[in-house]
Amino acid sequence: MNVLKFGGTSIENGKRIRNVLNIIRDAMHDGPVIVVVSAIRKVTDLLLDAALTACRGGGDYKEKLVDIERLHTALVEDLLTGEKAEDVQRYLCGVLSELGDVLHGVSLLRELSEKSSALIMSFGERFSAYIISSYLSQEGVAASYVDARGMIVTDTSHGDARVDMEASALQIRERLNNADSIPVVTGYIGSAPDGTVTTLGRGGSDYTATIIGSVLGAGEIQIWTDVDGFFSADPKRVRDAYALPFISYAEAMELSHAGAKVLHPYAVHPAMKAGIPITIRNSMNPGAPGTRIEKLSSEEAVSARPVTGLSSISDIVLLNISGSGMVGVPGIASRLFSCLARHMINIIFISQASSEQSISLAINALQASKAQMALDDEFAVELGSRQIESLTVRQDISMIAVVGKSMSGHPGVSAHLFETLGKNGINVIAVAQGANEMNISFVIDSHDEDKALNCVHESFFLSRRKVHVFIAGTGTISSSLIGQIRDHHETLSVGKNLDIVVCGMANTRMMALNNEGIDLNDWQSALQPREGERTIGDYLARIRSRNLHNTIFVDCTASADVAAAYPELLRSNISVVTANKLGMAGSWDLYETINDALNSSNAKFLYETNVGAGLPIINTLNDLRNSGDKILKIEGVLSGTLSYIFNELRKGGAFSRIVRQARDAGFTEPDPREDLSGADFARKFLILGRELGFRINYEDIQCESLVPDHLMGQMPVEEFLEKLACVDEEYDDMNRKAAAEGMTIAYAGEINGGKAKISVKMLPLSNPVAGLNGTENMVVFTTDRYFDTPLVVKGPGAGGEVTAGGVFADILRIASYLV
Ligand SMILES: NC(=O)C1=CN([C@@H]2O[C@H](COP(=O)(O)OP(=O)(O)OC[C@H]3O[C@@H](n4cnc5c(N)ncnc54)[C@H](O)[C@@H]3O)[C@@H](O)[C@H]2O)C=CC1
Ligand SMILES: N[C@@H](CC=O)C(=O)O
Repeated sequence: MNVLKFGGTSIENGKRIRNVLNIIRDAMHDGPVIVVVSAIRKVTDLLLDAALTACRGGGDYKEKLVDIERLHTALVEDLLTGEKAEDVQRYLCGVLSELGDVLHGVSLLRELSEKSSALIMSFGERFSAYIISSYLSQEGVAASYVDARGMIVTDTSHGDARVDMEASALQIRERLNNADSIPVVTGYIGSAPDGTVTTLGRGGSDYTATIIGSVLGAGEIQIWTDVDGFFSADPKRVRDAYALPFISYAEAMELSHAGAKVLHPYAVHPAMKAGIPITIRNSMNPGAPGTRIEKLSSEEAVSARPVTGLSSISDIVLLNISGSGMVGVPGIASRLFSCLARHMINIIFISQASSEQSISLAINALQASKAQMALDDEFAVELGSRQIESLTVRQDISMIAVVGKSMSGHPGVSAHLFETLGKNGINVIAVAQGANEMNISFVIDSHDEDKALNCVHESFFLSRRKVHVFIAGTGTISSSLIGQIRDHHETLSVGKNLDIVVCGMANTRMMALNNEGIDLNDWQSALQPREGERTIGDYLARIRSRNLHNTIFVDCTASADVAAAYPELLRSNISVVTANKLGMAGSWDLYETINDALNSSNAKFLYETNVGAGLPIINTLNDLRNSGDKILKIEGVLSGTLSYIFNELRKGGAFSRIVRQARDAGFTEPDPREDLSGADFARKFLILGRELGFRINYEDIQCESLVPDHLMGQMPVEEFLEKLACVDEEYDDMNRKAAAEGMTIAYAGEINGGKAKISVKMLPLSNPVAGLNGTENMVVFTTDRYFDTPLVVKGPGAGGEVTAGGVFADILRIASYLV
């Protein structure tokens, strides 16, 4: 014999009930069947709503009653015909009038006791079981309606009753043993010894099924629902969660107690005691194997991974009772727990530090004020004498449980868990782990619940890990970067199990956001005009509110406003990769604030492309310094644009035309005057100087400008480029003169002892700088170790592809830290 329980979604409408008939028919091939049903979806909520409305007085509850009637009548009309339909309509009519009377009483008294509430809630299962048993009979499957109030004997906690297993077993055997038709039993309800109606708590029909199954020694208890099984995490919160093929009773119990709604928390116990497997099946996908909950052999229990599943409870509060006077005083904990038990307050989580100075308890948020009042009262003397210093309630808390039988004796699970949370900036407020090592529960701010579930799930369950990227700027560098991420997505995914998901892009006018990833083959179409505020602040607020795990912000703008936001991003634990120099070469204040934010956060900040585009200059400098070398001097050419201009001038051509070519090729800054004035080069030297440990500012860099003063004023870039022709002759002359003397012109600089100077230089053709081509940069490090033969880094120092490659490499460096 098997017990089949159908939840509210499985019997939501006529189509689904027809589907249930097929499932029952199939199950009958394996032997006798007992069916347990929940109320039809939404009915329990409607009943509760009607009860609460009635309690406010007046007749408004009648509207809800009409809704309830309509919903059931529609089912009868859809499923039943002839005498069967008439019989069920008569039944509905009688029972609805009974319900109407009860609601009327509640509205007159304006009082809704737990007892009346349980009575009202019991109608849902009574309706559904009656309709389904009649439908089965009509379809030739002999079935009879069984009201569980005559079988499930409980105590008098009407809303969340405890079952008297012995008394219930007697009744169940009497009513169901040797039944000659399929019993269709009302789930969720029972009755107290005084005959009043009780309910087993929300989702209690699962419990009814396992009680019946265990008493009658069922072969299997099938819980038919609307998901494919017991998932590794709540699929509504964790998109990548998947149905587990099997789990142990103990794991199912831990997970359902900690919030997994697929199974009622008490339902496992009777089945476990009787050794009967429970299967969770999807009535909308009966072909799916579902999850089998059973006693696992020791080999099965040691599954491939230590963690079996995650679950969470939202809407809880953390009660914290603390005081140095609690240390070594016996009885405080006992009074605390007894007091809460007396007030029927269920404790979800307990944590106490070994110093005994504080005890933290998580309870349902709805019981917070009742608990606070009860405890204030209980500990009034100790609070008055300051033996207990504070009794606080922290709101907006969630608890997450990480469950797995194989966690026991498996070192590193908690280290891995807390490292993952830490890297994502999730603050753990309290932790609890039982000595059976099967469940690590921790309490965090509700705001971080989804993020925590996702990053922990990914780190324990998925071989492929996600990094969420948000880009600012959609110009030259970003476009190349997006192309590179798109083209290498597959390689990274297969080779490194890394999924780089670009979730956001914004420029000054447009924006695109998509947590699942923007289609990089058509990202331009995803960009939509920005509405309202178009500031970087607005974009950042949207990124922060998404609170995705493993988030990296990528700055490909030249905007000071964006750079000014780095500290805030880092403090929000969002890592930053930037090609924009205005952060590290910004004011000393900003530079320090960025570093302070970095030190106080677990986020990373990388900016290799700030100097020499894709060339490894900052990393080389830091490797030298970190390994104990002393850098004596840095010389070189660090402007790709100016390198290009002088290299092209040597071949002949007008200065202004070459500048325009450099801009069109994507070598220049958005405003080429930044390059020609030496400002961009100076910023790079400023960054290198600061990396060397010098407290220097932009003004400390001596730098010769190539832009005539009258062209430095406010004017559009196009106009500037037009007017720049006024210097063409001067540069032509300079170039000829240099060539005649066997020299070449270069724009180069030097940092020596904290002093930095950049200028136009005449250099002999034998100088290595004269050998540079295109946008090539060259940096020469003279150090203690590289003294006779300085260390040279040389290569293209500007351009979309090389710079984007450098940015991409920084993203991958952070990704490998994060995952
Ligand atoms: N072009 C190159 O070879 C190299 C450039 N860089 C740096 O990369 C950055 C980007 O350069 P390009 O792509 O060449 O410039 P670009 O002018 O092609 O693109 C800049 C983008 O930033 C956007 N933007 C500006 N202010 C913004 C704001 N407040 N919020 C959102 N978006 C904003 C613009 O709308 C544009 O889409 C600059 O900081 C540059 O110094 C660094 C190394 C090499
Ligand atoms: N405009 C810059 C690009 C790199 O930072 C340059 O020309 O070097």
